[in-house]
Amino acid sequence: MSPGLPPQWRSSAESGLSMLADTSSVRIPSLISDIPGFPQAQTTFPVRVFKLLGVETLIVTNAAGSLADGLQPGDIMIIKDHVNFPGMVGLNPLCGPNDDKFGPRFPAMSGCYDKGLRCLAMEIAKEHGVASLMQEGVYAMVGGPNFETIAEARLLHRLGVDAVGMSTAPEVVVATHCGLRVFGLSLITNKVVKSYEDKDSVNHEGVLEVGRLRSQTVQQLVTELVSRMEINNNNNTNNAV
Ligand SMILES: O=P(O)(O)O[C@H]1O[C@H](CO)[C@@H](O)[C@H]1O
Ligand SMILES: Nc1nc2[nH]cnc2c(=O)[nH]1
Repeated sequence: MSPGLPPQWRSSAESGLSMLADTSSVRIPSLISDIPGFPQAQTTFPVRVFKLLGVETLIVTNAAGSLADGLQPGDIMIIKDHVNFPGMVGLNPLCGPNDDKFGPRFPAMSGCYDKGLRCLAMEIAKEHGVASLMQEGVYAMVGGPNFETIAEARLLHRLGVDAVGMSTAPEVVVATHCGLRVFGLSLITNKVVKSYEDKDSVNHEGVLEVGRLRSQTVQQLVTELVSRMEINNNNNTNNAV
């Protein structure tokens, strides 16, 4: 159950879930914290383990739908910033008691995607002749697991979102909280349908197909980035280890 769920909702939600669990053999997802499939505590736990192991930089990748006219399926968006929609309504992995060993109660998130690494990635893309596939943009995480309605797509577009997906932000929030440097890429797998006249529709198989198509390019970019990025560039504003 989400640590952010108000106590007055928690007991009824929990008793509802246990009633369901009694009468069904299917796995019952937590109503709130499974976004879209795993609890945020579970998806972000490795980030703190990385920190404790001395990791300095977190590289995240995802598949995302594009809202920006200039981003086509197969393009690769360097994440400049994110909008954490679940986080903004309290479904945030940092909810609950703060562990000061990792970072402060109220951590800043401005500049959470490292500028130096973004520039280096673009340089590498140029050298590899794939710069035309790449541009920077803003990623938004939504709860999913359904894809967007047209009204939702239009709303996100108006809000300045370039690409939308259902992951990544929680891990980046936890990494930034504990002072890890972050770099992120979104592989654009589809255009998000924004027009009622448009007969196209997104499906997960199509998302996977574009993933397979671009996997080698993304691997090359990340491999080169890892081999060239400066080490010891950690934002060690806390005393986690
Ligand atoms: O964010 P990742 O896991 O890359 O995948 C994205 O693509 C899947 C939908 O096709 C969703 O899981 C969405 O979040
Ligand atoms: N929410 C969302 N997630 C995605 N993951 C890949 N494509 C999409 C999309 O269009 N919308």
